[in-house]
Amino acid sequence: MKTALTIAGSDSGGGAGIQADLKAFSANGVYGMSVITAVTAQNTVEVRSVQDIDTDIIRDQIEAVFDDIQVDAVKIGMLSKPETIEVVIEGLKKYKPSFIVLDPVMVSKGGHHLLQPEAVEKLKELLPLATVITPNIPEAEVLTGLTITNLDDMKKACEKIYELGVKTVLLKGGHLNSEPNDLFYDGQTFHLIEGKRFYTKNTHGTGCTLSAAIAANLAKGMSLLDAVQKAKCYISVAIEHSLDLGHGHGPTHHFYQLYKKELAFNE
Ligand SMILES: Nc1ncnc2c1ncn2[C@@H]1O[C@H](COP(=O)(O)OP(=O)(O)OP(=O)(O)O)[C@@H](O)[C@H]1O
Ligand SMILES: Cc1ncc(CO)c(N)n1
Repeated sequence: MKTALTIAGSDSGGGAGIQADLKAFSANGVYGMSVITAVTAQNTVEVRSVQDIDTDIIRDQIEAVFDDIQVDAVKIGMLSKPETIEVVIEGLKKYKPSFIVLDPVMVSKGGHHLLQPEAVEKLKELLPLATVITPNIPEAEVLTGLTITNLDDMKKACEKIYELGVKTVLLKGGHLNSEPNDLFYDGQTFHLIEGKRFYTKNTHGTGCTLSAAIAANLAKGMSLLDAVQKAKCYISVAIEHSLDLGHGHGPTHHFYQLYKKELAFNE
């Protein structure tokens, strides 16, 4: 069986972070493993508190996994602070996994900083190691200093992020008022990854789910563009059937059967 590893934060509410990633890995048919960088006390409404995990045990988790088990793809989510980013960079340089999907998680839907603002410069050092980076609009604005309000702006931001040394960029358009179309850029060609908006408040963990599904697809041997397109299909179904749990933004629904039907319909 193919495998994927998530290096990310834990969400006690189960909708984002490590929990979303492991659910998405399972639903997409790969064996999931985890390196926990931070524990958040979180639900569908808010992040109440965060405890960063000591860098020694982050390093130990990375080494315990890679020393023993084949890792076919890595997904990176919440990294919290510069020291955490540094230890993750060291681990990736040591074990050189074939595929790295970097979700540059910065702020939760409720406005809680999941990455210290002063860690953004350190995060940029991780970019050259990534196969693909998957920023949302606000994250791309932080990385580029640009204001992004339409497709033209998205193109400029992709080019600017590409110049930071990353191999490919998937800029998610979910935060714009238009259809949730994402833009994929490999340094030469733009591909519009089209979506249809579902009018639901239950969008907790959508970014985590998308990036984990991309990692799972890469682990299974898909080409990058195919992995992105199929993951977009997965997240669309997961949002369409998202769950009305809790009092805030409910989670996406990781239900393989629903996704399978949609994929078969599209092919
Ligand atoms: N209401 C929606 N209907 C359909 N697709 C959506 C909707 N909102 C977002 N998407 C899509 O979901 C994916 C995740 O994008 P989004 O911009 O929400 O990520 P994010 O902000 O990083 O999420 P989070 O921080 O909650 O994990 C993208 O492909 C985006 O286009
Ligand atoms: C742990 C964690 N990672 C990522 C996100 C972004 O959705 C979140 N809310 N919580």
